[in-house]
Amino acid sequence: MRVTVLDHPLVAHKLSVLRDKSTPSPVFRQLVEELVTLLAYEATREVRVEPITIQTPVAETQGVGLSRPRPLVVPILRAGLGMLEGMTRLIPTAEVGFLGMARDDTTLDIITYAERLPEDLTGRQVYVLDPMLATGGTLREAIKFLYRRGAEQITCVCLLAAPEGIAKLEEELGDAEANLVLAAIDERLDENAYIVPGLGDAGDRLYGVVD
Ligand SMILES: O=P(O)(O)OC[C@H]1O[C@H](OP(=O)(O)OP(=O)(O)O)[C@H](O)[C@@H]1O
Ligand SMILES: O=c1cc[nH]c(=O)[nH]1
Ligand SMILES: [Mg+2]
Repeated sequence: MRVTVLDHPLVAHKLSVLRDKSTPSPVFRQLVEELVTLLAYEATREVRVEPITIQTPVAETQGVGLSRPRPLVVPILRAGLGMLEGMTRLIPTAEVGFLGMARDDTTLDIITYAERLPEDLTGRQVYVLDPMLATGGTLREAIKFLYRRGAEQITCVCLLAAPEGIAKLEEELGDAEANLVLAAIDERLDENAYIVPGLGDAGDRLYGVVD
């Protein structure tokens, strides 16, 4: 797995405001979108393009267009949904599929409660959106699911990761090609498997607390 941490003062600044527990939901949502657009620029560095011929007002020239099949963006509900707008702002013609997954905060088991994706992902480049990579359980399940459907290259876009979660993904994914693009790698997980210092529960901060 190739891990890229975006080293940029604006990313660090926006992330600092996100971490602040006094930042209210509307500001939090706006900052997540802005951060994802910055991360998306790096995450799509290898998006497949093909040559096209275009006519400028002055002359004919060669350019590039996105190849088919188009890239597929997969936000992991709930919290990943807060990243969708920021990602599609950069690649508006991408297709979007959905995975609904929740971590049981006691057992840390992953429950997949919704799925709306093409049956066949053969040859597709897939961008998975989830702000938090904690134990890595959720992303591991999502990546395995997408590879089983035939995805060719998977890039995960996250805001924060714990070293424990990255290590788990690296160990369990073996040679499978996957990229991980992040705003920061934090210190560790706490006893409840929350990222430290982190930003709390991303889903709750975006959309409110659920029981
Ligand atoms: O790496 P892991 O240990 O699996 O934890 C990370 C997952 O936990 C959060 O989702 P959560 O289960 O809270 O669902 P939500 O987005 O609906 O709040 C987060 O958005 C990740 O999907
Ligand atoms: O710190 C964490 C860990 C899991 N899920 C979150 O939203 N935050
Ligand atoms: Mg949550």
